[in-house]
Amino acid sequence: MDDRDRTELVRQAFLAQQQAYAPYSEFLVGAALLTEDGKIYQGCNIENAAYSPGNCAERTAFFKAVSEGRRDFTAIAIVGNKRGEAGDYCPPCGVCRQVMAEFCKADFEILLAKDMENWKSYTLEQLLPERFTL
Ligand SMILES: O=c1ccn([C@H]2C[C@H](O)[C@@H](CO)O2)c(=O)[nH]1
Ligand SMILES: [Zn+2]
Repeated sequence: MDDRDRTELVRQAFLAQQQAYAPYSEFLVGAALLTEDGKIYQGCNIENAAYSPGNCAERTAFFKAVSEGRRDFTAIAIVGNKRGEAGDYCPPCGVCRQVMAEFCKADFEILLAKDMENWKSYTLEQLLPERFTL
């Protein structure tokens, strides 16, 4: 993946963030998940008055894609910030890392962006070494 692809994936994550439903935490997250053939699945966090039914942006994107038959993922871009505040890097939570481990190889790319110009890139191996699998 080149930097033009990364720019587009980050842009899609910011678009996804606009749909975030987070009235309780006010923390707005967007994700954009890329498949091998270039299709992008967006996801946002979706909270709930009962709290525990809430879902992260990353898993929203994964579950949308998997439920439509996709399992061939190459990269995900993630953005997040408190409503009204500047963005900072938003690393995926442990549960989302485990979901990535279910469907992705060690070199799956995880892009964390705080704005359109500043991002950091990790592999799944870096963010979840010694992964549990069956
Ligand atoms: O990587 C993360 C971390 C948190 N959240 C969501 C869950 C909750 O709605 C809010 C605050 O934790 O942010 C995500 O979507 N992804
Ligand atoms: Zn998560």
